[in-house]
Amino acid sequence: MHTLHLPPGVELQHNISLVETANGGASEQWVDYKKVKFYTNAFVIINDAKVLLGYKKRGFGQGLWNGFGGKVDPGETSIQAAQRELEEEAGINAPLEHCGVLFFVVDGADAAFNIDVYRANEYTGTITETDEMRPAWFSIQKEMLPPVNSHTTADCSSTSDKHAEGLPPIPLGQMWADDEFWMPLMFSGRPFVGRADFDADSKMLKWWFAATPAES
Ligand SMILES: CNc1ncnc2c1ncn2[C@@H]1O[C@H](COP(=O)(O)OP(=O)(O)OP(=O)(O)O)[C@@H](O)[C@H]1O
Repeated sequence: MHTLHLPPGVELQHNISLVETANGGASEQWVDYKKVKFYTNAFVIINDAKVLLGYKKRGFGQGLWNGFGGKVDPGETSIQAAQRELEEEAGINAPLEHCGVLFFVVDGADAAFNIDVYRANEYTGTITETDEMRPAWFSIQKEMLPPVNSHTTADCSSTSDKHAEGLPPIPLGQMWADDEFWMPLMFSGRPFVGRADFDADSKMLKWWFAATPAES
């Protein structure tokens, strides 16, 4: 198997096999960065039918829907930070499992973002709005659950799942532009990595994503 060329900043913790799932953008070169800061982003996904997102009311990413997360504090592990942020921003606890790593460079930000992405299939506690985030459930539309491979058809049954009845679809138009590339990988349970570079107006300049091969 040929070796994938990983963008700068994307590092693999384990020697896993990966296939490229998307790449594009008008830029030839990845943007340089000087520092890296570590973040988390956590999603609760019920019955592969609905996902909990939060509307960011202030700070970085204001006005966008996203998972719950933030900076890993000194002395904390990534999973500890993910659990703390989920509790602080949504009021809940969940058995989070690591599912991917994203690397973002935003022109003008003082450091690149290295984001550990986590998911859980259940939670405890009461979902609570905070000063920072307004949580809400969204149904996972069938476009976000891609066919396993190009010659098979997606099973669309989950969109009619009772858990998702009456919920709006995931609001991709009010989310970071990278999300459409890796969220389907998260929903289908394929560990993923990727990088995306943005200009100061949050326009995506260049991107690359990869995941473990889909099971056929
Ligand atoms: C550029 N493309 C992107 N696409 C999707 N998600 C992105 C993202 N870039 C950042 N994120 C997430 O945005 C949150 C920021 O966290 P943020 O609120 O700034 O952190 P934290 O709460 O520690 O900050 P303060 O304590 O308020 O400074 C955090 O979940 C991080 O994973």
